[in-house]
Parts: sequence; structure tokens; C-alpha cells
Amino acid sequence: MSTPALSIRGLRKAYASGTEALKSVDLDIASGEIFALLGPNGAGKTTLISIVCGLVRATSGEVLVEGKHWLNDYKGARRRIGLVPQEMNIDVFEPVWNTVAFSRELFGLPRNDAHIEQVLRDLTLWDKRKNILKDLSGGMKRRVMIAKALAHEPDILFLDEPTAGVDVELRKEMWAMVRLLREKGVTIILTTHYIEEAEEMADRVGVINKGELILVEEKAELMKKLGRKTLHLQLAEPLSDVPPALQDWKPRLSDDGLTLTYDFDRHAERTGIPSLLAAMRDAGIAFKDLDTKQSSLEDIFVGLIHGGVK
Ligand SMILES: Nc1ncnc2c1ncn2[C@@H]1O[C@H](COP(=O)(O)OP(=O)(O)OP(=O)(O)O)[C@@H](O)[C@H]1O
Repeated sequence: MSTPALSIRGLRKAYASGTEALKSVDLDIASGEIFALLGPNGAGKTTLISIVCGLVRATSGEVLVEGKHWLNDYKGARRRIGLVPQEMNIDVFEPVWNTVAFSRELFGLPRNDAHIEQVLRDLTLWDKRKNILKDLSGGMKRRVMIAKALAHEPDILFLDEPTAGVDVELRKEMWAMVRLLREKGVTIILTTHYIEEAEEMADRVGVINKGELILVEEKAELMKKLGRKTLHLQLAEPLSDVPPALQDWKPRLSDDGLTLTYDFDRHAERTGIPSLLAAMRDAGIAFKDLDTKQSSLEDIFVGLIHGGVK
């Protein structure tokens, strides 16, 4: 395997308050991949990013950027990384061009107007380069944040909850933007609460909970391995409750009493469907229609956080 863009080994962080935000995390990120780090509030996502970006000091463990030990080459490693933080850290009275170009200067790099122009063009901000940030839409301001993080030509880009609180249209626009960046060879690590975002974009998904990386998996593999299906039965007559005869299958009844939903493992030898249908027939419960649906990554995620990996 070629050298990972990023290697994290035994990373631990205990804050002075005593909170163990990270408990020995190991993770390799391949060059050019989009990796989504999923986790509930307080799972340790921001702490992980902050350590890799040099904003927070780890209690122990190591971080290698393109095979180089981070601590031996802090400046070099940091230059390879761009960070788009959750909070917008921009001066709203500055023009777009200055904001982005200044970010590059902060890394002590020589001026490179051609690169800044390319970044602004890629992010469709070129026409707005002279506008002050205050006059831009929310979506454009977010793009300026990305442009700032790309100004010093990093190979790895961290996006900390890139679409938190934005509308659906803007979220889709951001996704398109991230894909374009990947096509240009940037390795992307994003944290998100939105399962849909990971499902839509990531090559691999990591699930972090209470400071522990409980799962790292190819997204497609994850869906296949843990994917459960749901059977929906449209009943001929409404039920007021799930009848005792069906309790073994733990089906859920919709509020209107007209739909029974049953989760099953499509890889299991016995899905439980024939016996459920037989029990319904014996109990005199007729249905008009039935269909099955693949569980989403969201269902898998909720199952992992609350029930552990089976
Ligand atoms: N500076 C700090 N001092 C003390 N505890 C902290 C500090 N920063 C974070 N924590 C704690 O560490 C844990 C992990 O927090 P972190 O912000 O990394 O989680 P997160 O997954 O990014 O959460 P969110 O999705 O809400 O941003 C939490 O329990 C949090 O309260």
C-alpha cells in the first residue's frame, strides 16, 4: 500500500477537566479519498481534527502526514493540511481576493496569484473577487472559507461539519464542490452529523462514539455488511395494537394502524418473513400490499451507537 496521506496512531486526549475526548484512536487515510467521520455530539470529532491541525496538543500518540512524523516537521506537515472550521473566521469587511490571498501569506509562502485565481475560479468565486464578504450570500461565504483553506495548496482538506445548518440546495452545492476538489487530487476528511452526507459522498466511513473509533469501513461494504431491510405490510383493516400472535417478530405499527413494519437481516438464513406471514394468516390479519426497502446508513448508524456492532 502506498504511504497514507495521514496516519494516526494511538491518539489520546484527556482535557484538563478530566474528559477523555479520544481513547487511543488509530486511523489511516489513503491519498485521494473522501473519508467521512460520523459521530454524535461530543464524540471527539473536533478534538481529532484540532490535534491533527496543531490547534490542540494530544496527551499521547502520533500523527504522520505523508509518512512524516508530525512533531518532527510541524510546519511542513501543517502546510500540507487545510482546515475549514465550523465557525466562520472571516473579516466581513475584506474583499474576497484579499481574504484568500492573506491566508496563503500566513503560511509564509511566496505570492502566487495564479493559484489564488484558480481556487477562486474552481469555487465559482472569481466574479466576486472584489466584493466584500458582507455582501455575499451564505453559500458564497462558505465557499470563501474553503478557498481560504486551499490558498496554501494543501493536499489534505479537513471540513468540520461543512453543511451544518444550511439548506438542502446549498448542501448539494457543497457536495458538488467537494467532489470537484477530490477530482483535483485533494484528500478530504469531513465530519458530519448528516448521515445523508456520508452516504452521498464518502468512500469510507468512520464512526466515532465517546472518543473511540468503533468502526471504519468502505461505505459500500458497510451498507452491504450491516444493511438490513425493512418489510412494509399495508393492512386491509386497521389494527389498534400489535396482536400478541405477532409479538415475536417485534413489528412496528403505524399511527393510523394500517402499516406493519418489520426489520430483517437479508443475509440471515431465516429472514422470519414466511413465518410472520403465516402467523398473520392464522390470526386472520389480511394485507393489501407489501414491499421491502434497504435500510439507510442512518438506520445502521443509530443501530451502532445504541446497540453496538453485531
Ligand atoms: N477545551 C475543552 N476542555 C474540556 N473538554 C472539552 C474541550 N473541548 C471538548 N471537550 C470535551 O471533549 C469531548 C469531545 O468533544 P468534541 O468537541 O471533540 O466532540 P465533537 O464530536 O466534535 O462534538 P460536536 O459534534 O458537538 O462538535 C466532549 O465531551 C467535550 O465536552
